Order: sequence, then C-alpha cells, then structure tokens
Amino acid sequence: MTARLIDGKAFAAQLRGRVATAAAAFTEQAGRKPGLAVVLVGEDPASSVYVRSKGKATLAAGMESFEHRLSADVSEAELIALVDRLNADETVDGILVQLPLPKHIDERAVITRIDPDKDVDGFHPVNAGRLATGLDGLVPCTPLGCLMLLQDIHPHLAGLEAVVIGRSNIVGKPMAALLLQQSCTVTTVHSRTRDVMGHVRQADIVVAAVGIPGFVQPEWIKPGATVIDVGINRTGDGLVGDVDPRAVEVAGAITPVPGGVGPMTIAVLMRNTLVAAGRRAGIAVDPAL
Ligand SMILES: Nc1nc(=O)c2c([nH]1)NC[C@@H]1CN(c3ccc(C(=O)N[C@@H](CCC(=O)O)C(=O)O)cc3)C=[N+]21
Repeated sequence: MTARLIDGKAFAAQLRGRVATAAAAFTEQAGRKPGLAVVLVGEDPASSVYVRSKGKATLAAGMESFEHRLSADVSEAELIALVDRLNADETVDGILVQLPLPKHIDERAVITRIDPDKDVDGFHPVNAGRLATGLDGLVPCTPLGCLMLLQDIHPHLAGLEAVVIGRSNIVGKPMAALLLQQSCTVTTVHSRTRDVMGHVRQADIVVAAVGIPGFVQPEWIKPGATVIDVGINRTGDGLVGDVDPRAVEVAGAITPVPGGVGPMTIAVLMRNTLVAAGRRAGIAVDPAL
C-alpha cells in the first residue's frame, strides 16, 4: 500500500481563491482593501524569497502589500518604532515581522509590540493565550494550515490519537492546542522524550516539526496513519522534510515536501489578514475561510 499524497499546493490555491473572493467583498463594503505589512531585516536570501512570494500572494488576493526592508544593522529601537507606526496605520490590518531577526535584536520585544489584533502570525502571547483558552484570536499560519489539511482527510478528528513532534512556540505548541480543541488525544514529544518511537507508533495522526531532515522513520508509523511533515530543511539533496520519504509505504496519507505544508502557510497568512481586516472594520467575513 502506498499513501495518498496530500496536495497542499492545490489546497492552498483553493484557499487563496476563497480569500480573494472574500477580500473583494470586504473592499466593496469597507471602501478600502485589506492591507498586509511585511517587515524584513537584513538580506538573508531564503527570507528574501519568502517575503517576495508573500508580497505576490497578497496582491493576487486583491489585498494591499506594504514591504519594509531594513538593513541588518538597524537598531531594536528603530524596528520597534516601525512596528508602532504600523500599529497606528489604519490601512494596515496585518503585520508580519520575518523571523529570525539579527542576534542584536530581541525577538520577544518586537513580537510583543505588535498589536495582537494585527498579529497575523499569531505569535503574540495574547494570541497564544486566546488559542489555549478557546477565544477568537489569530492562529499561527503553519499549524492552522496543517489542521485544514487534516480536516480534509478526517472530517471527525475527535478521539483520534495525535502525536506532535516538536514543541516550538511557532508550530508544535499551537498545533497541539488546535488538535486538543478538536478533541484529539494529544501527545507532544520532544528532545527529552524517553521513547519517541513508542509514542509515534500509537498515533493516528503524526505532525513532524523538529527541523531534522528525515527524522521520522517508516518503522515508527502505524500503518494507515496520516502524516503531516512540517520540515523545510535545505540540504545537499535539495528541500527535504522531517519524515523519511520511505514513510509513503506505510502511511495512509502524507504531505510531500515541497508542495505540502509550505504553500498552506502563505495561504493561511492571506486568510488571517482578511480575518483581521474584517474584525478591525466590523465587517463579517465568510467563516468558511
Ligand atoms: N514571521 C514569520 N512568519 C513566517 O510564516 C515565517 C517566518 N517568519 N520566517 C520563515 C518561515 C518559513 N516560512 C515558509 C513559508 C512558505 C514556504 C513554502 O511555500 N515552501 C514551499 C517551497 C518553497 C521553496 O522551494 O523554497 C513548499 O514547501 O512547497 C516555506 C516556508 C514562513 N516563515
């Protein structure tokens, strides 16, 4: 048996289409387009590519894109002053500060400065708290994209055993919170877990977000399980995930890398920007987004 490949690229294209339709309706009612500001510090080539593709996706969705490129030696105070200006700018609904930031800047100080209601990355502790307690907020793009792919395969997630590998604030923790909200039985495994394989073997759903190429072995996977590979590892062999590619022979469904979770991250960013715009303007936005 070979796994069904989950086509994140196609799913993301559909989501972006629905966002574009809803963005046009927003623009009609609000008399302005939803706006996303992306801030890039320094000129790391990979980050530059992401920022460019985010800008293109924003325009394609019928939204306004504001790009701010700052030099690598900008001070923390200058960056925070820019965040303050974007917070106060009525035409800006979403603010994304591309991570990682240069070492001389405290990421936490910058992220906590962003207005939580414009925090389309969902990284502000206020949004983490809203997610943890079941309040409406903004949910980090990558885990929300993973959940959308999972719901496509499992319309009823309740009661399923889910294992999340990795405990970052950006993916692992919010992913576990989302799966718990869907009434999965959730286990988070990490670098100090004694028997990672033993946990993964029980899982109906495995979400791998460790950042180690090919970490998850095919022998660990329960036959028929759904595997979501969040890994984006640049190696000599090109872009590879956190799951050994031979897992396709065991899993029931699996996301490829590239073409799986990555494209969903950007599509959900567009969705979050529209949701933020709707809430800020008091305009109802299609809840099916
Ligand atoms: N504040 C912030 N928010 C982010 O969301 C954020 C960030 N900082 N820093 C960097 C990471 C990385 N990231 C990706 C987005 C899309 C793909 C993506 O579309 N990947 C394609 C392949 C693209 C390629 O070939 O490089 C795929 O997986 O098919 C990957 C990675 C967002 N990030």
